[in-house]
Amino acid sequence: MLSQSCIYLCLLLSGFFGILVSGEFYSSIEKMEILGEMEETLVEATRSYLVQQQQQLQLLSSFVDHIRREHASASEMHEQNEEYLEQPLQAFRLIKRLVLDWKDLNHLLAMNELKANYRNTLDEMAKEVEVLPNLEELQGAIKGLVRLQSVYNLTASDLADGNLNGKKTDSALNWRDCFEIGVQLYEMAEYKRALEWLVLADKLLDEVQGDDTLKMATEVYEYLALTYIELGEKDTAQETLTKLLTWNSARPTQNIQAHLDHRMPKCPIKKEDSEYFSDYVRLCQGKRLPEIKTNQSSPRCYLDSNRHAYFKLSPLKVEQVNLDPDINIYYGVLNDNQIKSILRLSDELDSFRSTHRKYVISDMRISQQVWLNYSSPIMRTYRQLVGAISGFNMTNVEIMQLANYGIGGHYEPHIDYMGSPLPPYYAKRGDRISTSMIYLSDVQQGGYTVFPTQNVFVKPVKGSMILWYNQLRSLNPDHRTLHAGCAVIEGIKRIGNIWIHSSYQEFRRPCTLNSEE
Ligand SMILES: O=C(O)CCC(=O)C(=O)O
Ligand SMILES: [Fe+2]
Repeated sequence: MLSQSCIYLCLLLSGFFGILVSGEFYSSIEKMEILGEMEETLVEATRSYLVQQQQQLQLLSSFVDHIRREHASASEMHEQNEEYLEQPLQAFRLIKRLVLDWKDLNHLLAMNELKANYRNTLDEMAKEVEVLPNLEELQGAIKGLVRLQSVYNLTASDLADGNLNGKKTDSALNWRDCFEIGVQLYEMAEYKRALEWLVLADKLLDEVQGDDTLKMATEVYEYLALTYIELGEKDTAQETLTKLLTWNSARPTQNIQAHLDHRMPKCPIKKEDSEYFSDYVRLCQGKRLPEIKTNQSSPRCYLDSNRHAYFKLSPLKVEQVNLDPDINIYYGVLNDNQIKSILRLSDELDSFRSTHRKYVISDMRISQQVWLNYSSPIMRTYRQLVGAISGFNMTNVEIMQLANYGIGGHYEPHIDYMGSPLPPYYAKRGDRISTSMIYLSDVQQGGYTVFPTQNVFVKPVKGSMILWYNQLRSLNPDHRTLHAGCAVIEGIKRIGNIWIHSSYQEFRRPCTLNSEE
């Protein structure tokens, strides 16, 4: 039941949330921008088609008026004088009308041509975008909205009013948008959320004036009733149905019956129940967890010019955000021009949806990514810098993974090490001993990196790099490094990961006599 306004909503979300384009749109702001441009072309082509059609109709109407007038006066004359058409001038005029004037009609009927041109424009546009957004895309975008709701405690009306995290933005959703969101959430078996959006749609519909409001309300109430049924709220479902029947005695029951006949039990995924969820969302909101003793009483910041000769003249700005496990932020590692060069290189590559563990695409990680090798001067410079900062041998580092998160994009709590058994690729190079992650953009709102078991949240600052060890000195995995990238509320978050492996590091980070360390 993908209605036209449903497609419209998908495009509308582009304003909310980025040439040969293919693949997923909602996980990438850049691709959403292309959809936005596509919509503009669509509007422009349709508007110009409409204007041309109107002009043609106007011409046709004045043409027919003119002929009608001539014909009427000829008929009148003919009634008065039977020999009228025998007069050569009048005969000439009638023949002229039929031979020449009516010929103009062919020209005026170029409307079909206009239609064909319009269709061509649409076809061309569809060709540019290999795959147009589909229902899955729409549901992906809606899941992004719901994620923002659960991570940042936002109500449906906060989102609909553009009231994101206490900051007002100009996007506002109308009743139909809210209704379509509710319908899709219902289809995804997210009944509680569906209810919230449908109730809001009903409320917004109250403010709408017009003849069709009853028809619209019927649509909303149908879904409201179905949602109450799924939620087991039988009495409210009954009340809603009774109200529906007072408006229209035939339609609702038929529709609802059809739905119920084809109803398959669906199980919504309950992320909220996961062990870390509440700590994770709290940290994402920039709030510390009260109950955990942090390993860093007050953050220590210092300038380090001794770590490497690189930093003699321009000391490294260090912030220790956590001790044991060490989590450090290094500020100003790359400047804006260097970042621009890296992003230019990444723009030349086709991005693809990020995966999680064993190349699985899942809602756990919603971003687009590319991999950048070290064949360019800027990437070699950055690799050297990571080596100088971390003190690690860079022989076996992975190429850089550049990810970009659009609105609602995130990476749920996970660990970066592989653990045993190591996949073949890691056999010689060892596991990921350390993660270095550089922020390649600021983020207007949201998008923090958080460590739920360590009570740590880090706000992305363009050019700063965060570094931690995924393994203990014994090379056993360090479970405390569970971390996440919180959903982006506003803006684009770009990061660059370089994972350093454990081979060649025995003198760089020697083990102690205790395997627990
Ligand atoms: O985006 C973030 O803040 C974290 C990203 C991350 O953990 C990863 O890419 O492995
Ligand atoms: Fe990670």
